[in-house]
Amino acid sequence: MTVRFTKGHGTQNDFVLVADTRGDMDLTAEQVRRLADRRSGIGADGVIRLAPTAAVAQAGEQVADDVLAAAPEAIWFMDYRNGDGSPAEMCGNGVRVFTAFAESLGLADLSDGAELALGTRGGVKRVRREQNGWYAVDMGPWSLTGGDGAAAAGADAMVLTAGWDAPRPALSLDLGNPHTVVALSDVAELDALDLTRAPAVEPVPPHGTNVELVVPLGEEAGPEGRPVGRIRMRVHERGVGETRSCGTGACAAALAVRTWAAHGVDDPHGVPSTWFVEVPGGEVRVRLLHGGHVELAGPAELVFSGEIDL
Ligand SMILES: N[C@@H](CCC[C@H](N)C(=O)O)C(=O)O
Repeated sequence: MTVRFTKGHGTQNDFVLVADTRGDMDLTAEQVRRLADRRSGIGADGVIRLAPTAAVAQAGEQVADDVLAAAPEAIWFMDYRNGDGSPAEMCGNGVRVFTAFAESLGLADLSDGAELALGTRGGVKRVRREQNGWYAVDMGPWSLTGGDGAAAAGADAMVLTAGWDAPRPALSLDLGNPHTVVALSDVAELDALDLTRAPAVEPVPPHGTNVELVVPLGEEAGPEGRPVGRIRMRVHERGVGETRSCGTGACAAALAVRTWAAHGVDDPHGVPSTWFVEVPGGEVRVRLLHGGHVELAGPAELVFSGEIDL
């Protein structure tokens, strides 16, 4: 089977994108691994198939039915697979790159402030383009997996990574996909971390987890004098390994740091609702929206296209 692909990335979280506009391409886990292989394939953290939401529903994915019931305009679906072939519910950087890909194919038009609604296994996502060319995604609702009790305690899990003497407390969050966030106190320690192996998480998350290691860098004055937070993050992604960025991970990291910062503060309004997240591959912005939603904004680049024989 010859497959036409485009390579793209969002802050160097890189993807192979395949347009399956008829919805009849059955990409196996083995084929995904071949596409993503950095030595014998194209090389990527993940593979994104763009397919009609109706075709994904017809193939038996109930979530695609739910997407169409909630948003009939979400006619395109992001079928996201990690580099190891496993499907994931959501990919924040992937949604932005998917949108740039859909525009390049003439399947979406975000000019004049129009937005694209697309289906994902994590539900409907809405994307608009900002004046600086960044894409802003309404990522929908998020939650602390351990509930308010975890927020009050500041942790609901323990993480042990290479080089540490003892496990450290962490907060688990659900961004459609699972995340576990650990705070470190300085950038030198973050830079020196060995993430070649997955950190161990206790209790073991039933569906695995992405692990974010984060250092709060302080606050700056933002628009209208509101504080804007800044953090730096490295991530070990479920189904991939260390990546140079993770959009859902950036949201989880910002939301965890915000939860810790708001704890025990008399006026939580003084705690930033907007955060810049520095990752090895660049920078993204995370913002709390009304209604318990979170927004992710950042760049998306398409790099080259070609054909590969699978
Ligand atoms: N890089 C993505 C997340 C991709 C999925 C993740 N590895 C998982 O298995 O949940 C992002 O930008 O959010």
